[in-house]
Amino acid sequence: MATRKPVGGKPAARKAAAGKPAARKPAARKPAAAVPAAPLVLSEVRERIDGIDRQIQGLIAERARWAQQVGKAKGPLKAAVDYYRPERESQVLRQVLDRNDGPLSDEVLLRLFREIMSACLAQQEPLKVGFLGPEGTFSQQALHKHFGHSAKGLPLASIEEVFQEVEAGHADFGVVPVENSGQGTIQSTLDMFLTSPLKICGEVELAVHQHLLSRTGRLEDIERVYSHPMSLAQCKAWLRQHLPKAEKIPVASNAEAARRARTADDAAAIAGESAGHVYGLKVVAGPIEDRPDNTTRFLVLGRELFSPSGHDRTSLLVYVRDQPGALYNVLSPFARHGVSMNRIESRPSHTGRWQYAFFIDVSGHVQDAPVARALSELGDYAADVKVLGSYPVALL
Ligand SMILES: O=C(O)C(=O)C[C@]1(C(=O)O)C=C[C@@H](O)C=C1
Repeated sequence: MATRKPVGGKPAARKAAAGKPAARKPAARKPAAAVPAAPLVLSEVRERIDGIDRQIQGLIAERARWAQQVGKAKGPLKAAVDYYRPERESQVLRQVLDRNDGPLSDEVLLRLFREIMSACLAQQEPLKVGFLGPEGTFSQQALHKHFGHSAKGLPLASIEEVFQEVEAGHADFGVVPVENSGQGTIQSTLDMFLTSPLKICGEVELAVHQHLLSRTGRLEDIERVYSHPMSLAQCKAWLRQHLPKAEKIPVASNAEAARRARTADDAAAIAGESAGHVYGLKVVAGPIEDRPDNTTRFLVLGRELFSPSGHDRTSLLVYVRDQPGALYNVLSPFARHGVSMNRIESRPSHTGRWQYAFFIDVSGHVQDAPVARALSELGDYAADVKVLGSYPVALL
């Protein structure tokens, strides 16, 4: 059983939540005045662009030097991971979005500033981030969305291995899928938290667009379709309509599917377009997911809790006592302290037969007073409470 309520995802809601008007700022505030109304000759326009590029480059270099100063101000730290501050990154990016008056979209600006911060941080040493490999998976796309391309991605064979490598300190962080908007929770990911000491220190939401990829690029050649079971399920209606007779073969990841599709003309993979580039496959059709708003949520795993960003979510693992009203007692402290619950999911707790643990997501950080008060009351009712993490709510 799982229910989920998104918080602060939409730009309008985000701005309203930050106490700012949801509407865009008036046109008079736009830097449009700098662009002349009458068309200029091409060479003049390019001259302007060259001048702006010089300024941008100078400012990026200056920012990088200040980021080095921030690094020094943090004192002599051992590794790149010690310089990383997800809460600060989230604040920087929220300011970028709040300032955006166009013409570039929020997504584009977010990507550009994410890359600038990623490069600034990598001046110390690039972060090492484990992900469900091989190259070309949606997990790798989520990694790039969250950490930028200056982080060093470590492709790993399974979700378990991502946990292991972060626990062992071979990776600074890990990125694992946890739920899909249409297919629900990836229970094997949640179950890892029953025994893992790792903390959740971020979340990423990724729009997932599936493509049918093959060596020849021709639909009529295809007799077998490889993909991760989740991706096969996301494209069920499309496959029923276009490839009703083809064999559907579940494999460990979409990129693994692409790797197999490379070996025969009658095989195809369902995967992201980037997997097609990595494995040299042609796009037969796409996007082919049944729901156009298909989105996967990923968790960022680390070894420590970070400070509040001001727009956070807390994930808890709560073991209830086997007694009447137990779940009611566990949930009521959140209601009493005005903490909204975004998600609740029960899983066998592995502590005894018919014993359940509840994965609960609430708005706010454990250091925020209402969450801290609710947690201290919760301790009186629950058999055990584990804080899995308090982390910035995903941006876009
Ligand atoms: O503000 C900091 O703490 C920095 O280290 C600077 C900076 C940035 O480039 O803005 C870089 C890396 C951190 O993860 C957060 C922010």
